[in-house]
Amino acid sequence: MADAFFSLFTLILLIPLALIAFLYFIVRPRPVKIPIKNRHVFITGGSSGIGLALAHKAAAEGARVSILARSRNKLEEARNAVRLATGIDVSVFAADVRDYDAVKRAVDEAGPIDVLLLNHGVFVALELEKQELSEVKFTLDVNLMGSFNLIKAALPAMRTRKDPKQPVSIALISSQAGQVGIYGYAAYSASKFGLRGLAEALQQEVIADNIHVSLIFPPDTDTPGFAEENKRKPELTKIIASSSGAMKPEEVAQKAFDGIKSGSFIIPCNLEGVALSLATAGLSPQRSFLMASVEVLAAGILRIVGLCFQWTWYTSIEKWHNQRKGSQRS
Ligand SMILES: NC(=O)C1=CN([C@@H]2O[C@H](COP(=O)(O)OP(=O)(O)OC[C@H]3O[C@@H](n4cnc5c(N)ncnc54)[C@H](OP(=O)(O)O)[C@@H]3O)[C@@H](O)[C@H]2O)C=CC1
Ligand SMILES: CCCCCCCCCCCCCCCC(=O)[C@@H](N)CO
Repeated sequence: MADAFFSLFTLILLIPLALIAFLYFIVRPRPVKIPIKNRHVFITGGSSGIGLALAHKAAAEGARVSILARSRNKLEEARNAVRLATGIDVSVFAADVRDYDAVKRAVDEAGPIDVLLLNHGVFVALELEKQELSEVKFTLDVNLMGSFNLIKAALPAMRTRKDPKQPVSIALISSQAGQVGIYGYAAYSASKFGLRGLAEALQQEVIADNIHVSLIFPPDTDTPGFAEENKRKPELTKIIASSSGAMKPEEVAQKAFDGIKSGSFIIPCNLEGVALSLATAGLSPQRSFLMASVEVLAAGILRIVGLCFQWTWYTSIEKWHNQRKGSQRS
């Protein structure tokens, strides 16, 4: 009897240990550390919100910083704000990410990039039936095609950089709406899910050149863009998105740089984001054997948690429709 208990106990202990050991040997790509200090960090959408917070953080950490956005005024304001806070001058580039030639000129002028931070993005929360196709196309053009434009423009010089031993990074700001489709975000979610396909494929193509790809998944974040979005956001989008807490742009920037520096492929920003990333681990690369172990051990339970979230979301949707029908009758 005691023997049986003993062997059961060792089995329960041995199986996870064997799993962890196994994952330690197989996780690819291998862990990497990417320094920021004295390196060139190029941030798109760096004149506002999360991008501006990233610029502040990068400057404070001793990087050389370039920011790109459309409005020259906002860029100048951002430059002044960063100078005031850190004493460091960022270079500014006025270009629309949809215009490849303009992007290419900016990137060439800025010089070889060590950390390419693709943060630019547009978002309008609206039911697809109420949204014009031109707005759908605009969302995909800016968020997805804009990212392709930047990567195509910057990658050649990143590949042929002076010191190939120094790892470099391409980091993309997605959204938690790029991990799960959310009511009102048909176009936006499509654009952000698209970034994940791009990132997974690209990582395989550039790993041999010591280039490392990261995807950051923020929840609702208190930015000028978010304030604008809230003016006409569907009630249900607000309800469903509130399943995850809201963050300050500075907190998102901190999480983003922590993740980029440790070479993480998937970078969640809050606790709900960690759960969401575990639940949607899929076939993304995972460099950390510990995180890989958690992903494997938590998979079943997190599928249940995910289904519970879907249950509450569909219940809210049903209630909302019933209320509307009720108010229409009276
Ligand atoms: N705020 C939030 O709740 C969340 C945001 N995100 C993502 O984070 C990123 C930043 O969002 P946030 O800080 O809120 O946005 P903001 O609207 O506050 O800032 C957007 C930035 O992108 C620039 N930009 C927009 N369109 C273009 C374009 N066509 N070409 C070049 N630059 C452009 C803007 O400058 P200009 O207009 O002058 O071009 C601005 O610098 C986005 O990718 C967004 O999807 C993800 C999750 C949550
Ligand atoms: C299995 C565990 C699940 C854990 C909880 C899941 C919570 C999901 C909430 C999704 C929120 C989406 C916010 C989008 C923010 C955004 O991008 C816009 N503000 C536009 O910028």
